[in-house]
Amino acid sequence: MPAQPLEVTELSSGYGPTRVIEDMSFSVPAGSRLAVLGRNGMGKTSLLATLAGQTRRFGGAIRLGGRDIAKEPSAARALAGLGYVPQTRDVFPTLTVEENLLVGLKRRPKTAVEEAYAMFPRLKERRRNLGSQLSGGEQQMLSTARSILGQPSVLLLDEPLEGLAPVICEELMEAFSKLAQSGDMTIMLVEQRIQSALDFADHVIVLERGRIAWQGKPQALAADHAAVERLLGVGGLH
Ligand SMILES: Nc1ncnc2c1ncn2[C@@H]1O[C@H](COP(=O)(O)OP(=O)(O)OP(=O)(O)O)[C@@H](O)[C@H]1O
Repeated sequence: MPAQPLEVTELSSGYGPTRVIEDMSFSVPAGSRLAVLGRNGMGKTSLLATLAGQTRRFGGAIRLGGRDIAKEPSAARALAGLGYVPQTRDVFPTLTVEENLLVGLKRRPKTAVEEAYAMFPRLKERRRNLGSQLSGGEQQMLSTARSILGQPSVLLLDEPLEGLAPVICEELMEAFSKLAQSGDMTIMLVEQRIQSALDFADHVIVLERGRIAWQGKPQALAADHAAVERLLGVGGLH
């Protein structure tokens, strides 16, 4: 499936009676890279979870390739081309690396697993290890690779760099950049490592209490010291 655009219109969602995402509208053109930034608790994870169909939606549309999937359950959204790699790294601990990858293949032939190994050679070395035996970085690679094997047209990545050593972060960001450059995927990245996210993205939204407080090009955000300090709580970016 080629990359598809994602268009979000007046989206509101939350948990039980509580609204967490408020009236959000933005669009991500096919093949582009959107970074979602914001301080802790501002709604970044909830936004991705809402797109994936895992929160309570109060209103609004989510168009994937022009089709509104907002009322569809998670599984139908995945079939429509939405890939979601949650912050929790949903690796099956009692399955081997290879078995975890096979789960992601959907109806593709088993040989497609090699694509995951080409992207993350470390997974090939560990292919007979159990999910529970992997390091944090390897689990992140596995979780990401499994999603990618399903050939999503839009990929949602929630804090993939969390807790990882700088060298692994670089490896992962390089893999994401390659995916984005292939033109096969539209990517939405939630990340606390602001500089990595800005280096990767071609557009940025910054959330504040469930709303979009700033949006624009990464270079413009880096130059807007007041916004960076107010919305991200850091003194400055290089
Ligand atoms: N399952 C849940 N049930 C109820 N409230 C929740 C749930 N998950 C998150 N929230 C609330 O929603 C708000 C947004 O949280 P969310 O995790 O989306 O923020 P975030 O920007 O991803 O934060 P972080 O950077 O800390 O991961 C917070 O007030 C949080 O307490």
